[in-house]
Amino acid sequence: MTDLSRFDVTRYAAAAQSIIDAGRLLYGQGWSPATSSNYSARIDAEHLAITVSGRHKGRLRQEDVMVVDLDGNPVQSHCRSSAETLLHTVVYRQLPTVGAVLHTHSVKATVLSRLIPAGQALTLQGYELQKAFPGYDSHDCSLDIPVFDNTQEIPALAAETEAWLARNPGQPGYLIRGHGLYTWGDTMDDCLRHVEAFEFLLECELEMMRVLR
Ligand SMILES: CSC[C@@H](O)[C@@H](O)C(=O)COP(=O)(O)O
Ligand SMILES: [Zn+2]
Repeated sequence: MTDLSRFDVTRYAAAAQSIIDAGRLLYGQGWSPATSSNYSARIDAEHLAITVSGRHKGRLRQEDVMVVDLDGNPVQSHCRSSAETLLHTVVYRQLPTVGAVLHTHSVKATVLSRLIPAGQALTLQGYELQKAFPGYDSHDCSLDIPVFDNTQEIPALAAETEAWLARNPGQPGYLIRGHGLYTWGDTMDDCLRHVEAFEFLLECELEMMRVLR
């Protein structure tokens, strides 16, 4: 357990509250069922608040949100942070303006990610709502959302996503096959908007597949 660094307790409390509120909203939408999903919010340049592993995301309390450093080491906590902590820390390390990362397990993200052939991305194009993502200012923009194969080897997946992010720093998120969505934003509100936009766009894609089948 790292206890070398100090963080501002007031900033931790604000970050934890934003995570608690996000969990209530995302669970309420059915996008974080059972104990799935994990959420984080930046405290400062070296620390983030992140959900403790295995907690119910619709009923989070402050003790369900702990602090880790940007290598994923716990800071002043004996709890185990999310099993997927490294998938969060790579985003904060690669993108210094990011203030929040959300991982959800919706039915649409789970099903659609299984329908995309291996090695292919989900290409979003022609949707007005793509403009919910920063840098995408027209429905004509093409947004390639990668689908990484699911694995229980999180360090390997973290390395894969880190390499992809280094090549694609403007991308708003990615899917993990049969698993769910990761997305991020400069603030928790931005990040929640991205989850909502993804859910809408994934539903459109599934509907298009149904109609065109
Ligand atoms: C309840 S199964 C889902 C987990 O395996 C995992 O994918 C997940 O999203 C939550 O893991 P957690 O360790 O609670 O952050
Ligand atoms: Zn998960």
